[in-house]
Amino acid sequence: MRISIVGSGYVGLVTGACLAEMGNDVLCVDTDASKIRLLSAGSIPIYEPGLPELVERNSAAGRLRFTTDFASSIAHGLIIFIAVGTPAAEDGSADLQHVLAVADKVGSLLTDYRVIVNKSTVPVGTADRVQAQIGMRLSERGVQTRFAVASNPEFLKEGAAIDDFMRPDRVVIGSEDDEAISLLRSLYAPFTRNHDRLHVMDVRSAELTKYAANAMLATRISFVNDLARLAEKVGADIELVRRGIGSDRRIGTHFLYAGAGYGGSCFPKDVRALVHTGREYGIDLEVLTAVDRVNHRQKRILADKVVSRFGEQLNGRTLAIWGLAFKPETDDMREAPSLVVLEELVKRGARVQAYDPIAATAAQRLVAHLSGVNFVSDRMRAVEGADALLVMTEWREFRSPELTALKKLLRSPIIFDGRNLFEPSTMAAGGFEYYAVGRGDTLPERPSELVP
Ligand SMILES: NC(=O)C1=CN([C@@H]2O[C@H](COP(=O)(O)OP(=O)(O)OC[C@H]3O[C@@H](n4cnc5c(N)ncnc54)[C@H](O)[C@@H]3O)[C@@H](O)[C@H]2O)C=CC1
Ligand SMILES: O=C(O)[C@H]1O[C@H](OP(=O)(O)OP(=O)(O)OC[C@H]2O[C@@H](n3ccc(=O)[nH]c3=O)[C@H](O)[C@@H]2O)[C@H](O)[C@@H](O)[C@@H]1O
Repeated sequence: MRISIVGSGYVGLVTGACLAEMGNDVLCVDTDASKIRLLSAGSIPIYEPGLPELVERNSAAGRLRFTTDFASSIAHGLIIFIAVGTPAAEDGSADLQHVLAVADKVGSLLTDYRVIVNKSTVPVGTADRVQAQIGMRLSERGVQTRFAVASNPEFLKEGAAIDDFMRPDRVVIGSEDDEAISLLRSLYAPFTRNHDRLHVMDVRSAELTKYAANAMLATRISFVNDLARLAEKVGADIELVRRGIGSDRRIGTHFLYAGAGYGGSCFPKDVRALVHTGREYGIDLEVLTAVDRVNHRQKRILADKVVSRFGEQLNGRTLAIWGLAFKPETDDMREAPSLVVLEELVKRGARVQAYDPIAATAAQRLVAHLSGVNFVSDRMRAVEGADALLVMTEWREFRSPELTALKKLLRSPIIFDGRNLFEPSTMAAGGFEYYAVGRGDTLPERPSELVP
């Protein structure tokens, strides 16, 4: 099938590459000319495991092409996906300017039947607005053609995006147009051979399903982070509690990891956008308001622990940070908890030695205004002469540290772990002071190793 994808970011590019892999003829369009130049030259502007191979293979086969020419992309695809950004506006609502700009262009160029499918995360009612915008432009031009607007929210996770797209838990299609539903069913058939995985519903339910999924996942994280605070106070271990409740099949083990708060381009903005939609309709979404508030506080947790250990003033202290990306296997720094911690440490006078295997360049741009942050290219160089190590992202290479080498390089053997990667008893035996999330403080087995 001929497919056009508008927006070649994380979602558009993965969607385009995966659809091309299944034999479709895909044309991706983006307003960012430098991005399109890179992609056309075979480079991938983002870090996403498996994506370069997929793009290379399908580009070589001629099934995946890139352009800045909007008119040719409208002419090309029988199905036109919208996958542009919907960032948070000042008031927390989703900023729909890019989505509506695409609708406007589609309406200015459409000549015959097309299915316009919105994949961006958008508030309930957006498909109606897209439909109206296209209709208005068509009537201004005096063009009479049928078209359908459908919703097909995306549920992929960064870092596992190809697998999520290729083997989705479900595909949601929101449409009341039989032809559009039938086209989308056949497009997704290779991905959902078990058709129970394809949920066809009305457009508004599909739009809300996307927010509901992200809100539910974010709720689990804030719930466990809130309990982690209590666990510390009452002398319980949140890791044991997590396993204890996760083994109940009604609860499950996924997305219950306590940590330094959730970041990324979606949970924070989507929770706030849903709360905003609630307000527009006079509904106070109290649980989600609290989810956002808890996460806000949680992002500071490691900085707070550093302050209670070393005091308010961190002048003369050097702190090492392992991991800057909002999660492993991505270069995405959007709303990363590490940004909050960096800001707080530098404000208090600390020097920081930061390491991330992939996201350092993106991070460097975002903290260029902070003085005293030194990015290093090796995790062991980051800890050299540092007063403590802070773990912000659970990259695999951090999981089995050489404790003896670490202890030698650190000025004092102190670890603040924002992802609960290590066993407190191992840390104590290794002579470390170890501060995790929701696990109580762990002191070295030999008291003489306590650092003033
Ligand atoms: N990043 C993720 O993991 C997921 C994101 N989403 C949603 O998908 C949407 C896109 O997100 P990302 O791919 O992360 O965004 P992104 O920011 O990585 O990419 C968006 C792309 O759209 C392009 N663009 C903007 N206006 C355009 C226009 N008028 N015409 C053509 N191209 C235009 C931008 O230049 C950019 O390349 C958002 O609504 C997001 O909430 C949904 C699921 C997962
Ligand atoms: O709409 C979106 O953009 C996407 O948002 C999330 O995907 P993503 O943001 O890529 O990453 P996640 O793996 O969900 O992690 C989000 C944040 O939650 C944190 N997290 C996750 C799980 C957990 O148990 N604890 C926890 O703190 C992670 O560290 C990370 O900061 C959802 O998982 C996807 O289904 C959705 O499509």
